[in-house]
Amino acid sequence: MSRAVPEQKPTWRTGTAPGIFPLLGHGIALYRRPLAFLNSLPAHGDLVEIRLGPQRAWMVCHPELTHEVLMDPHTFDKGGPLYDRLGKLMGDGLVTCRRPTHRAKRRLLQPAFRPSHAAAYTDLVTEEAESVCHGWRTGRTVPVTEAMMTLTTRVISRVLLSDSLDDTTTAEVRDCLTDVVRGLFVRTVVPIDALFRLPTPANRRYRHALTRLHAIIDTAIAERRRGPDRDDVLGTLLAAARGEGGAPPITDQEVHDHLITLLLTGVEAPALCLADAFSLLARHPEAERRLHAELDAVLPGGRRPGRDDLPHLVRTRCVVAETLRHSSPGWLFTRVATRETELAGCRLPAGATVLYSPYLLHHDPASFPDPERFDPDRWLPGRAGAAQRRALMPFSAGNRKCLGDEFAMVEATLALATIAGRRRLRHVPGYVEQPPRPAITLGPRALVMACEARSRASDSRTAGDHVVDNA
Ligand code: HEM
Repeated sequence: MSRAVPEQKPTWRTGTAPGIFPLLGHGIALYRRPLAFLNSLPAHGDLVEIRLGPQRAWMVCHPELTHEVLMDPHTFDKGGPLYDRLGKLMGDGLVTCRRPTHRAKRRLLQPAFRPSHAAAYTDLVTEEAESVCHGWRTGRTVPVTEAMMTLTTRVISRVLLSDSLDDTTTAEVRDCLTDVVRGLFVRTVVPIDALFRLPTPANRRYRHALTRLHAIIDTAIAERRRGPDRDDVLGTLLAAARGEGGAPPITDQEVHDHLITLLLTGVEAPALCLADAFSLLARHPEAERRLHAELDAVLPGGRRPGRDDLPHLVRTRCVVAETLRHSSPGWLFTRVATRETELAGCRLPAGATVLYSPYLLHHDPASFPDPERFDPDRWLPGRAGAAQRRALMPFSAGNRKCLGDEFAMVEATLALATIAGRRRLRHVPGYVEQPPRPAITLGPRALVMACEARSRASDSRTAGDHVVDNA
């Protein structure tokens, strides 16, 4: 039986996760087998106490309770040592800022990523998607994750900075982002600064990558100030720095922090989502065949998708939605109680860490029957119930919901349609799915696949494969 939206306040179950190690708490389980650990928690309650090192923390394991936390930013804000550390690396941008300054920052950036605006990026995304798969040859292997990182880096840098970065600098940004995102996770979960001052190759790589990213952004800002205005996110930020638009001017540091935050958030998650989609499709031939049938019907002859095609790429969007459910790149997030409060009947002290995990919510059989099964049809129009739609939270919810949610959906749908319309990717012989290595995001970090010619689905199409309904 799947879960329904409760009509009245439910009686919450609370508990404590077993297996607390002295000093390390559940840190080892979370690091060594993060997904199995998360999947084990709902059995212990809707709100489950865990230990992060010696500290108590509470994991919300029910979608409605998660909404309760996310819809109350006065009580559950970003904050605590984790965000203090992230703030040192990313500045005071949209991800790390606290509630009092959040609204103004969000209002400034929102227009560029508004759902009605997302389709305006169609040509940009399809051009870049075509360009990354252009050189793929049948029978050769393709570094899929790297190619998707190239694609999403080029897309976000054009959205933020138009054509300010040349190809070499864009590739450098991609490589720096990979090193920084990898290093960010350990720096936020292991609070021992001395470790990261050691001259190890990993520390040197991280420091170099962060320094280069900051320098590339500073150069782009300085060059724009010397040249003409452009209608992009940097243009919006510089207008805000000049005090245009009525709000108090933002500082140069804020311009910089916004750009680095958007680069750090806008590249890896959509790239991992796309890499995961190709990996999952290769393991689920029926889902792949139906996707191809839609692409051949909507985009005959491998035509490049345009803005008007988006409403007809129903199954393609379902593949993206199901990939985000099955293999959500954003897997674990925290909030801090700003005051003593009650959650699920438990008293939480001021400063308490509350965690939520899209991965956990998406793999709870109470919300999604047979959760390990990759089944894009779950998201066909009219199929999913209200409770399932509420439990699907790859982009979070509430005022800190992903700024780029619709942009990322459009980007991934168009990129998938463009690439899968031209090429078919298969796992190489001997491929074994690797257990995920925890980082800020989860996903296949070094996926390599084999490229095959794409047979037209019209050869084997069965009635009903192409969904006309675009509700
Ligand atoms: C598949 C792709 C993506 C996924 C799964 C994803 C997921 C998320 C999640 C779960 C959050 C909330 C984090 C929290 O609760 O602490 C978030 C926030 C955010 N995301 Fe994304 N994201 C994606 C793509 C993007 C893109 C393309 C951008 C670039 C515009 C972006 C920019 C942001 C920003 C700026 C925030 C902070 C929003 C705020 O606090 O107001 N994301 N994202």
